Amino acid sequence: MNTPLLSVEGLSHRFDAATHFAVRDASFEVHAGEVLAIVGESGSGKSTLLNCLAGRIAPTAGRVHYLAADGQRVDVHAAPERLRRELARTEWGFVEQHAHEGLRMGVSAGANVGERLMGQGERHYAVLRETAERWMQRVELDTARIDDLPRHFSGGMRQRLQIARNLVTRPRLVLMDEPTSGLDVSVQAKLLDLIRLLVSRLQLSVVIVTHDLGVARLLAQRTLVMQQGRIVEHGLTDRVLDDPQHAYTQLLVASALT
Ligand SMILES: Nc1ncnc2c1ncn2[C@@H]1O[C@H](COP(=O)(O)OP(=O)(O)OP(=O)(O)O)[C@@H](O)[C@H]1O
Repeated sequence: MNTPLLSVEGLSHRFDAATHFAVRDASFEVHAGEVLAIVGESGSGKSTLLNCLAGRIAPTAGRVHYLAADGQRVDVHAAPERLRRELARTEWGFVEQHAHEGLRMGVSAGANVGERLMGQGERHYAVLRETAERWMQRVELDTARIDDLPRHFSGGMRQRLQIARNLVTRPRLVLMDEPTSGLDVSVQAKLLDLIRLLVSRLQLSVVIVTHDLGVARLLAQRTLVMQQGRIVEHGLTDRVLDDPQHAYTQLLVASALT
């Protein structure tokens, strides 16, 4: 098989002063064009693991390697901060659970989308605006609102804008932390459809954290189940959800059914 886009080896993290590990000995790979879901109940370590993958949290132990577009295999946590920032600006996307954390609330919708392009060196105002409009259309936002501030948008609209801001630079790897939770059920369903469409059209590689098994079922080829910081089960999503082997996964599946 090809070299994985992301490989995680023996990753553990314990927060300062915490008595237990938030993530313990996680090892897995993500291949190009693949969607991997990380599921588990609240506090199982999903977000900590995702933040370690993004280089935002330095793990207590273990390594994360990323295969960059230029073929370089980057040790994410040993790499200089400058390189991590550059990757975050160009090759990676991060969709936050709360859109206001992933957007700049004080600048217009169009500027939010254009900013990442500017980070890649695009300076031409007409190109920035036209690209922002195209991406607003793509995520089904009304382009007439291009000059509005995101704080005047609904939760679902903000999340669409955050997705446009992330995808405009065509990242190779997108990390998503519960992108649909906290939204109304009907808004969630439409947003999930949009994410599914974009992931398949753009052939994105995605790691998505969710406590909702339905989200994993809809989007992910493979699913990894976490309990108390450990990966207790890992496999093809249909197999994990239809024929769970670990008692904790069986419990999660049974409670989702009720
Ligand atoms: N900044 C922090 N400082 C100390 N402990 C933390 C910190 N962030 C998370 N934790 C602890 O680490 C463990 C894992 O938390 P984490 O947020 O990764 O879980 P999660 O599965 O993403 O939960 P949720 O779905 O509620 O976000 C929990 O015990 C949590 O209390």
